[in-house]
Amino acid sequence: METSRPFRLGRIDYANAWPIFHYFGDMGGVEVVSELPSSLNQALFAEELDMSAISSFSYAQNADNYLILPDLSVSSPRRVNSILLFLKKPLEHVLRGKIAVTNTSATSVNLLKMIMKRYYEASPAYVTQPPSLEAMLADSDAALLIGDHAIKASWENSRYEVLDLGELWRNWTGYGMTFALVAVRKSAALAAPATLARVYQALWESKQRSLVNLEPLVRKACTLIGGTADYWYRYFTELNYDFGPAQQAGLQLYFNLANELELLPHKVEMEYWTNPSAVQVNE
Ligand SMILES: C=C(O[C@@H]1C=C(C(=O)O)C=C[C@H]1O)C(=O)O
Repeated sequence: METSRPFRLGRIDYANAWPIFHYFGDMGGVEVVSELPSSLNQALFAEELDMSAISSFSYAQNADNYLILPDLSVSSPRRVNSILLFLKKPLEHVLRGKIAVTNTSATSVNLLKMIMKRYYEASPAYVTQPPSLEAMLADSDAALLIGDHAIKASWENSRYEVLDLGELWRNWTGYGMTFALVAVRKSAALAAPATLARVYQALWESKQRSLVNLEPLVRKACTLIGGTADYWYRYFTELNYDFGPAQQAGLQLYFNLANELELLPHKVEMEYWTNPSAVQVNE
C-alpha cells in the first residue's frame, strides 16, 4: 500500500522544460512544484520533493540516491539558444578577468568552468549573482545567464557579444549536451511505485504530444515571454528532449571531465528507473 502523503513533483519554471510538463494535468495524489533549477536541485536533495526535473550536474552530485527517468531530458545537439555568456569586454580580456554566473543553474556554471579551463586554457574569477544582466555586468567582464532570463537578455541587449555554451561544447567535443534530467529519489521510487509509473507515463506523453504540434507551446511562449512565433518554433526544435545513446554519451563525457577537474568529487555511473508495467513476461 502506498502512503496517503502526496507525491511531490518538481517542474522547471523555464520554457525549455515546457514540452515535458505542458500536458501534465491534475493528477490525484500528485502535487506539482514549479521553481527555477537551483531551487529544485536543493528541494530534491532535501527530500522536499520525490521526483523532479533537475540540473544534470545535480543528478551527478547525488547519483547514489537518485534514478534517472528514461527518455526524458532537456538537451541540445548544437546551439541551445538560452545558455549564454554575455561579453562586456573582448574575450581575451574576459579570459583573464571576472565572470558573473547566475544563481539559478548548476549544469551550465560547471560547463562554463570546463570550457574556460580546457578549451580556452583560462582561469577567470567567478562570482555568483541573481540573474539580472546589468547588475551582473556592473562589476564583471562577462555574465552567464540561462533559460528565459538568457532569452530575454539576448533580445534586450544586442550590444554585447554572446557565446552559446551548447555550441561551444559541440565545437569542442563533437557531442551534444544534456542540461536537465528527470530524477526520482530511490526511496520515493520504492515507497510509491504505482504513482511514479503514472507520473512517468504522463510526462512522457506530454513530451510526445508537445513535439507533434508545437503551436500551443509557441503561442503560450509569445504571450507569456514575448518574441515571435518563428523564434519559439526554432527554439523548441533546436532543443532535444530524449535521453538516448547520443545524449548519454555527451553527458557521460561532461561527468568525466567534471570529475577530472575536481568539480565533482567522484565518477558517475548513470542508473535508471525501469518501468515495472513495461516489463514483458514470457509465459
Ligand atoms: C536548456 C537549458 O537548461 C537548463 C539549465 C540548467 C542548469 O544549467 O543547471 C538546468 C535546467 C535546464 O532547464 C536552459 O536553461 O536554457
